[in-house]
Amino acid sequence: MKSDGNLVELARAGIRVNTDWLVRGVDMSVAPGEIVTLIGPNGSGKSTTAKMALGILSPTEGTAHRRNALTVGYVPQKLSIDWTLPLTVRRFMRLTNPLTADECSSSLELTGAGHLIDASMRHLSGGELQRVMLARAIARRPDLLVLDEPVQGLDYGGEIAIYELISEIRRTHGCGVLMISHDLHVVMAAADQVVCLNGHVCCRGTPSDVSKHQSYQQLFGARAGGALAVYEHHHDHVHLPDGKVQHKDGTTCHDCSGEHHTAPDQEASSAAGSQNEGRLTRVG
Ligand SMILES: Nc1ncnc2c1ncn2[C@@H]1O[C@H](COP(=O)(O)OP(=O)(O)OP(=O)(O)O)[C@@H](O)[C@H]1O
Repeated sequence: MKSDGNLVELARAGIRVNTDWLVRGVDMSVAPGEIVTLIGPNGSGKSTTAKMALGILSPTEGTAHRRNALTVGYVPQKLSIDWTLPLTVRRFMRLTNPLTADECSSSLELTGAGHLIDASMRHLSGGELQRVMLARAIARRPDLLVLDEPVQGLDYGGEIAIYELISEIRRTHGCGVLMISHDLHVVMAAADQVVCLNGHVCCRGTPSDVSKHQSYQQLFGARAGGALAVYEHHHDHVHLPDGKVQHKDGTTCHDCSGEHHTAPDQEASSAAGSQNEGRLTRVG
């Protein structure tokens, strides 16, 4: 099967258990530096598709091809941890990963969780846990990052912060990202491609294309309508080391979050800790 430089490629891939097809006929690929998002309702086959991409499940029909010597970072939907046991973030990072102290702390720093290194896993908030899990997945510099519901349990601001972080990791590491969600609000965050599943591929394309697609609108009904906002990532300003903000036009401000120089028709987000600006654009 051809790979065309893709990290992973599924072709007409499907999984059958006994007589039931869990998902069928999936064509999908992730290239280096690309973010592909799988969306669909509960039970539509998103995790099953991701597991075929990861090689955890072999397709019953069709093919799943991964690039030779591909390294993968995986954040599963559920952690199988005994939460009654005391476990620090530092130990969790190294449980199945032979990480150096540097690898451990630098990846936690990158996800904004450096200060949590000695915290107890069971006391982390939802957003902190997601940042620690992301740090663990990126610690070995994977070629492909697979994230199953990376924003589960987070509030709206927390979702945007995590999506922005994922965009930043893709930009700095150049890895491909396969992301799964059944959330519709900012799920298309920075995705290059969206694949909409419901036991098969209903529709696919750029976030804007998919949000206008008839199958997508039928699948998600009223939720797919005007309330949908596609999160777009822009690099409009830079936070200088002295705390000033330098805008795209070169002007600098003292006390500004970077939001007030955006076009008036754009709604600026306030994702915490970001070097860049994200904004929400209504579509459809
Ligand atoms: N090993 C299995 N044996 C039988 N059925 C399975 C198995 N694994 C998954 N399924 C079924 O396959 C379907 C797809 O499951 P999958 O976990 O891929 O869905 P999903 O889109 O990720 O759902 P969710 O959004 O709820 O996480 C579901 O109906 C599920 O019950």
